[in-house]
Amino acid sequence: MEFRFDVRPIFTNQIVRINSNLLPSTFVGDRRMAIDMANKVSQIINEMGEASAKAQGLNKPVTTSQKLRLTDQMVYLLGDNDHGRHGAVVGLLKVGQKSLYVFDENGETKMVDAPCVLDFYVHESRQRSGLGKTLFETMLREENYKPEKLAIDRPSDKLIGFLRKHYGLEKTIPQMNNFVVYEGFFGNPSSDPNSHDGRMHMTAGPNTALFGPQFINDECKKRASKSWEPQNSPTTIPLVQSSPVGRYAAPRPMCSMAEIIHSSATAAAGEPNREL
Ligand SMILES: CC(=O)SCCNC(=O)CCNC(=O)[C@H](O)C(C)(C)COP(=O)(O)OP(=O)(O)OC[C@H]1O[C@@H](n2cnc3c(N)ncnc32)[C@H](O)[C@@H]1OP(=O)(O)O
Repeated sequence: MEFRFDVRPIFTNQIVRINSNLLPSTFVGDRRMAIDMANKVSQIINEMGEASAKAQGLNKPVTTSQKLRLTDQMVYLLGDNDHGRHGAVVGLLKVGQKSLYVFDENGETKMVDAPCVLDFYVHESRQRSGLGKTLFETMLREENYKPEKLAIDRPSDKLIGFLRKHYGLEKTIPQMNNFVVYEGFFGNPSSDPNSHDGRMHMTAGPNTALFGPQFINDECKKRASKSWEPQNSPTTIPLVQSSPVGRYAAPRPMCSMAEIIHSSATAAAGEPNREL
């Protein structure tokens, strides 16, 4: 894509990384130069964002300079300084961290802070010539991301093919949202005993509605701290059980009316131990 102005000063490297200040991370210059450069980068991002949306059949762009200003996301731009008199911009890739609720391989809900691929576009005249791979590889290196750890926001068929071809990503873990995650997304759980691993106890019951989901590890820790309680005691019923049929099979909280009607001793047999 060509612009009225010369894009070559922006592309001191073939690929430049832009953050919310709309300046390439390699930028050196005074205030006036910074304002001029940010204006040009802003136009590039807006036009490339428009082109990307059009290529994906979206009503409005996912990437605009205005949105980038308000986030800590990163845009990678790929330039071609040998094109014409002013050079050209041929690719855009936007990534960033997002907090997502995702299902793991067992259908358990997890809250994760995941690196996400949010927008990706190579100009039509340059697709399928390896430029997308060059752009993606640079992003992985700069951000220190692993392909299988990325969540992909509504990938197009072309991007699905791209990820399969270059990174062998094929098997997805079904999700309820627009994000696609691949096998390998959930690596080894954290070895830090104080950190929760993101697994949530979510049910349709009132406890979740009132207090929100709870981290499973937090419950496990609470139980572990009751050292006087034998771990294999028949009355020790785990608050959270991993169930073969997923989160809907999680134990429901005891109804207080049921507690009044029935003695608490008998109720405990089939319900979670809420004393914990
Ligand atoms: C989260 C999101 O951003 S989803 C939206 C992704 N973006 C789009 O769909 C916009 C239109 N597509 C594009 O801009 C580009 O095709 C990209 C960014 C997906 C890939 O960039 P490219 O420069 O074409 O990638 P690169 O040349 O490195 O790799 C080519 C591979 O990508 C896939 N691919 C690229 N173009 C196509 C296409 N037209 N049809 C099918 N697969 C394609 C194929 O796997 C291809 O390998 P192949 O040619 O051996 O079949």
